[in-house]
Amino acid sequence: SVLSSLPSFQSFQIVMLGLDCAGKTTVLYRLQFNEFVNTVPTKAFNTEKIKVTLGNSKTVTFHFWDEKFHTCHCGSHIPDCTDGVVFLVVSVDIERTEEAKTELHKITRISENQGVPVLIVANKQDLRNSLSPSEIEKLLAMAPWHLQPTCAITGDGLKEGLEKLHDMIIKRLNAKHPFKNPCKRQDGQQYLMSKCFYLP
Ligand SMILES: Nc1nc2c(ncn2[C@@H]2O[C@H](COP(=O)(O)OP(=O)(O)OP(=O)(O)O)[C@@H](O)[C@H]2O)c(=O)[nH]1
Ligand SMILES: [Mg+2]
Repeated sequence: SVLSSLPSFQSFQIVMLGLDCAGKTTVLYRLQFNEFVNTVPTKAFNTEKIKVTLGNSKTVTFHFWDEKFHTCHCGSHIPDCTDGVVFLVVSVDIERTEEAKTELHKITRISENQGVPVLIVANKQDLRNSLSPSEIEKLLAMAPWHLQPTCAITGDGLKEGLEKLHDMIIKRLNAKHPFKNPCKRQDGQQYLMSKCFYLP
């Protein structure tokens, strides 16, 4: 159909956050190259536009921003044109879970204010002593948000997580009138056009 030829218009700005060593850059390059890429700690940020085919064979472009984690960043603000946030935690890092929880709660408070959906990713599920998703959910006390278990090395769980985030983004955009809330992003024209065609 005409509509099914349009998904290439759909592009979403995704900010990836999480403590250092959570696996943000590994996720980014796993998605981009469909293979494991060995990373070094990020100095400033990485950004990539990546086409992802979701479960219903719809191809969606995610423009990821993988930023060096700054505590101050989380206390302030998520860029206005952010469509979704991916927050990574390490599934084994009990000592750092408290720190991750504090940052995650700051982020979700801000994102709730801005109405931006958050996907929580429990990464490194391949490690022998990793906690189960429900144990991590309990530790993080993040009831309303979806928690996705993943392994960025193999890519397990990443597509499922993005599918869930995509659903949340579409729900939010469809709740808004596209022309009442124009977005001031650089590709604003395309964004407004794409908003007319968001499918449930
Ligand atoms: N076992 C295992 N290791 C992982 C996984 N994901 C990432 N790693 C490893 O964790 C280390 C840190 O990964 P990065 O992707 O660089 O982490 P980051 O969140 O980008 O870290 P910063 O750039 O410092 O903020 C690397 O050695 C990765 O290979 C995973 O799912 N399982
Ligand atoms: Mg990194």
